[in-house]
Amino acid sequence: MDNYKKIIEEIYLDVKNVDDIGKVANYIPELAHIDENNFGVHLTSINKLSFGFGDCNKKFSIQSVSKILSLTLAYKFEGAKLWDRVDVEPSGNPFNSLLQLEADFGKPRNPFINAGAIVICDVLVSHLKNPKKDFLEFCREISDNKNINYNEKVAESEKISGFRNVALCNFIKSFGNIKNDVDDVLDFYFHICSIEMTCKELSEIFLFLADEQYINKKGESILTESQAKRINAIMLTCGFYDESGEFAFRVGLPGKSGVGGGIVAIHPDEYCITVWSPKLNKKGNSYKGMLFLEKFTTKTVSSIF
Ligand SMILES: NC(=O)CC[C@H](N)C(=O)O
Repeated sequence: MDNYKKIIEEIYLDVKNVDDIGKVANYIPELAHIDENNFGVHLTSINKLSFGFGDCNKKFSIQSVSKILSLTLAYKFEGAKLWDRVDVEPSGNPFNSLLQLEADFGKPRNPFINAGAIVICDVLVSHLKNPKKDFLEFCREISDNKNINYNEKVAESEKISGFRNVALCNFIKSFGNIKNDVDDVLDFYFHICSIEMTCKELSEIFLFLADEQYINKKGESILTESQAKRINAIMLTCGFYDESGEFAFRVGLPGKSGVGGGIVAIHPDEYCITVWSPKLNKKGNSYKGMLFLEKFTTKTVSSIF
């Protein structure tokens, strides 16, 4: 990995100049205010490499990338019982689709589409005394970083415009797969999506998925080896909604995107790499982020395949 820094810098400069045909998400009004030219990358490796380029130290809205964190905590609480509430199959549909839920009797296809993430939030609301506070505490603890926070403006903006998520949550509740009050579950979901982090912070917090020996400051492991394997598997097959196949095909790593323009990708046993560029392609994934990671795994020959 000695040459990674040079390769990443070259690709960064190359992709920076590419004409970006994507568009910043504006269905959550607060997200539209971002400077669309932001572009940052950061890599953190198990063998202690840590470097980034561009806007890698600017906070941004991690949106659906947070779904890995909520899944991790729910999986810790529930173990394999969790899969009775949410499946592990790619949906092949947009992230906010309602289409399959009726045929599937309210059991979402996977924890990374909105429907699945809302069920995961319901599981956490059942387990946590003070969900918003306790979840933030969990994130701060696993990354040893007190500087992780919600962006209340973004959470509020999504609350007043999140009609589809409100519909999803109510629809799932009609099948009995939401146990708590719909407003409480959605308030928690909108807050989780509003978490802000930098590329550097993101590449640090997810190192536990690359390193099976990973333990936090308190000496506790975050997930068992088998649980980490499974979360990586769901990231590979479902992390990019109806573009998950394309991401595996072009990049070849487990990963997860968010409509804030962030992407996290894991190479098990090696590194976590993150990229942020707010303009999204038609499927809601960062246009330059995908391009950067494709060039990165190609040049370094470091996909998992
Ligand atoms: N893909 C995403 O990042 C979607 C998250 C966003 N908060 C939503 O619920 O629509």
